[in-house]
Amino acid sequence: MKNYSEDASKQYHIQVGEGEVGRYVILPGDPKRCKKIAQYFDNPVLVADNREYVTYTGTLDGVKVSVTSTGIGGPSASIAMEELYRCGADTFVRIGTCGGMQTEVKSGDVVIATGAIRMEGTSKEYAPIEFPAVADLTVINALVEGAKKEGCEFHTGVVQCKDAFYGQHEPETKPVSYELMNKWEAWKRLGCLASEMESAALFVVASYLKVRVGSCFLVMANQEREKLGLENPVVHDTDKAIQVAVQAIREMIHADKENQ
Ligand SMILES: O=P(O)(O)O[C@H]1O[C@H](CO)[C@@H](O)[C@H]1O
Ligand SMILES: O=c1cc[nH]c(=O)[nH]1
Repeated sequence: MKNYSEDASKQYHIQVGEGEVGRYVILPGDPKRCKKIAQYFDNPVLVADNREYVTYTGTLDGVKVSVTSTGIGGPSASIAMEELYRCGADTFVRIGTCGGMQTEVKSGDVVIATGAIRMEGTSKEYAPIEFPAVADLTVINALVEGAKKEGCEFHTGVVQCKDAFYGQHEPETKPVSYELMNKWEAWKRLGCLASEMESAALFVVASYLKVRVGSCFLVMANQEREKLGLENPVVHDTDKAIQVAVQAIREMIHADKENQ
């Protein structure tokens, strides 16, 4: 494929070259979360900082690992995954924020996605809509193990992905409110745990690339609890979810060594 990068040894958007990332990569949405995550690595080095893509590489238990931000939404997340794959990555853990949908999914809890509803555009350019967006079982299990070790309140299940943040939060103001509100009600009745924006695209792109991916999220708040007048503080501290993601990477490093 043609490389649009001025420096042909680097991927166009992430500005990372082959071998500059580990096979294990943590994927936050927010570029500012990268430094925080890199602090859990040994000897972290800033590899690149281009557009929404910030990359650090270091080691965990002696194995090369990286963190690259994806920015918001499926389009930029799919670019990050494709380009990181070309640099040598094959195992991805997204760590993000989400909004709870079931009343038991409370602010401060962690959600681990087993699958994602494809109410976004990017995944449709990779696979017909009948194809499910599912996380890799090894990554899911590592995240569950990580959440148990970190002692956090966590939930596993389906999350919903969309492209419009304000379509989730103010659906009644949108010209297509009839569709947004009716679908949201269906997702709720189907037990969907939370809403975020990148997992569906990442899960489908990972199926296409034949790489492993999973996601975990901090629940920032829950609009359904708000509607019912239940306690619903807004929390911003992503540390616990980051620790779950880092621990999951460690679990996979050890399991992969044993399985070699
Ligand atoms: O906190 P991050 O990882 O960005 O994830 C969530 O936050 C953003 C919306 O505020 C979207 O990217 C959504 O998926
Ligand atoms: O409610 C929320 C919180 C974070 N990210 C989302 O997409 N929705």
